[in-house]
Amino acid sequence: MYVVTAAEMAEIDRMASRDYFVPSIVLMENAGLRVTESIRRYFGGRVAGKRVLIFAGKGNNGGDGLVVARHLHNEGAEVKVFLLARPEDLRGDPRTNLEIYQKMGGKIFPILEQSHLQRADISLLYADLVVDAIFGTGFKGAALGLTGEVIKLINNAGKPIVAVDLPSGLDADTGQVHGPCIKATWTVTFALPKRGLVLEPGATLAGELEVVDIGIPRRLIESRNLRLRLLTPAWCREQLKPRDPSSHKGNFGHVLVVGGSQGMVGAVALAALGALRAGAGLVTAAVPRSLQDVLAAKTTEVMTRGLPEMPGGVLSREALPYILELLEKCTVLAIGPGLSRDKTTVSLVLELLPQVRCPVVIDADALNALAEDRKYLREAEKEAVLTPHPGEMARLIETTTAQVQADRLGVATRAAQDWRVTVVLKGARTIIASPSGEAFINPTGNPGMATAGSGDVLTGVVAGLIAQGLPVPVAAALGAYIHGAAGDYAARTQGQQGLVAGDLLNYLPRVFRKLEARTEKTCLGKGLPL
Ligand SMILES: NC(=O)C1=CN([C@@H]2O[C@H](COP(=O)(O)OP(=O)(O)OC[C@H]3O[C@@H](n4cnc5c(N)ncnc54)[C@H](O)[C@@H]3O)[C@@H](O)[C@H]2O)[C@@H](O)CC1
Ligand SMILES: Nc1ncnc2c1ncn2[C@@H]1O[C@H](COP(=O)(O)OP(=O)(O)O)[C@@H](O)[C@H]1O
Ligand SMILES: [K+]
Repeated sequence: MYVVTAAEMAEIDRMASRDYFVPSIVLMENAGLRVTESIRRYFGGRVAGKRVLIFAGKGNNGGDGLVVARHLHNEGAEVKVFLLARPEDLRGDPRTNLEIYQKMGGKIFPILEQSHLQRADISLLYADLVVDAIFGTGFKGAALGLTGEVIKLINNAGKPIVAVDLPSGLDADTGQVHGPCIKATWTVTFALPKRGLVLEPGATLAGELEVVDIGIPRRLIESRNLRLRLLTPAWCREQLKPRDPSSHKGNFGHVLVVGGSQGMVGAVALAALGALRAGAGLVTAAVPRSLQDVLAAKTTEVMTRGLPEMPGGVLSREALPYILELLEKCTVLAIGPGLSRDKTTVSLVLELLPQVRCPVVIDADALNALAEDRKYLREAEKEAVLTPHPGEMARLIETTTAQVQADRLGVATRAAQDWRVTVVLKGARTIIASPSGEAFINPTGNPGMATAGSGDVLTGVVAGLIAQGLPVPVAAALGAYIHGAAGDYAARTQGQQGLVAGDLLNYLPRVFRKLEARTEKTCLGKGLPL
């Protein structure tokens, strides 16, 4: 499902009218009808007698709200429209809908000064539902003054809120807020999700996200060459091919995991088992020799190799020829989990990577090694996936974690194109950016996954999917979705607090089964319908 900026959406709206002759008031009517349908479902099919407050701004978002007011009023709901503008300030489609609504006897209450807030506050006490139609994609900056007061009043009323297109006060392009913002119970957004609805904190402020069709021609949307998509179960299902009955494990690839150091064996075990749980045919884990037995004891199905090490149990430069020899039999390399940032290991990584001929997943301390010398990133021809969390990303591009988090999409897409790699920028709403300029936003996952080792599992899952022949960017996106969905499944079953990385391994098979079950249900923002 494509995700758009406010400008892209406005251009699509404009072209719908200009090039496809769809009158804008028809789009507005469809938008208002879809919101009305959603509200009717919310009330179990009947709106008669329900007390609904509609807060309308002066633009087209407010226009949508007036369409909703008209239909609810017509169906016997008790509707009050609080208009944050003077009627004479409304123009065009919103003005038309205001006049129709008033002609039908609909009630309008202006909110133009502080004293008007009183009536709104009292009405909120008795309301069954609030409709937020103050701002949509035309919003800029921060809601100050009276508007900000109204948004806070609505949020503090403790009533269910449905946001029209976007929660008012949200930046449609970044998902950031710079002032008061509606915290919606659910959001009905038109045609395509806006970026701000699928990036935090916007994704949380939007509540449950419903994307509705308002009659924008599909051919118009497809002609726009949009580059950003929200991962959905439907897309994931398309990437997973059923297994040929005559398959053998060689068909599903061989992953080599290189990592580990004294005290950090578990990371390698999690990555190796993650690759197996993702369906790889064979997995070999290569660790400093003194750790090999421990690892073998922890991972029955994983083949293990001991490598030359330094005192203290970190890989030495002598490990290089052994790794290159192992790679001759492998489909994909995953390097980094538990490696340590020892300078010997750093130089091993920097010497090894340019010689790797197969796809490679670079995580954790291997990323930290690249932060010491970006030559490989800048120059080497490679098929690589980098899986940094925001801190590792900040080190790689020599900035701060806060700056990475302020523009996750921009940071990931620029890095992917500069380095010609796939970048998986982890965190809430992981971004997957490919060298081609395409990018995905992953809606699955939860804070329960902010626990040691969950990134190691992701490394393994991505490598396991590459081993089975998926294109590198597809394996990275699919892996992120499935990994997060396993986390969601685990959190639903046993809560977030007690979730540990090993739990993800147990839930991965159930996520694959759900996807294979082909139950056609697209669930936005909350991952798989588990
Ligand atoms: N054909 C179309 O263009 C359609 C547009 N639709 C609706 O139209 C919305 C976009 O409408 P508009 O572009 O008119 O703008 P909005 O209705 O989102 O915003 C209303 C007005 O608020 C003002 N404003 C912006 N930032 C402000 C701030 N910080 N403080 C105070 N005032 C501020 C602006 O002057 C803006 O015109 C969409 O979100 C959607 O709800 C839908 O009806 C679908 C059809
Ligand atoms: N708040 C969150 N919401 C969703 N996913 C999260 C959240 N916090 C962490 N995660 C996921 O958990 C994993 C954490 O990875 P990482 O930070 O590398 O952990 P580690 O390095 O301990 O393995 C990533 O896949 C990340 O997307
Ligand atoms: K709104």
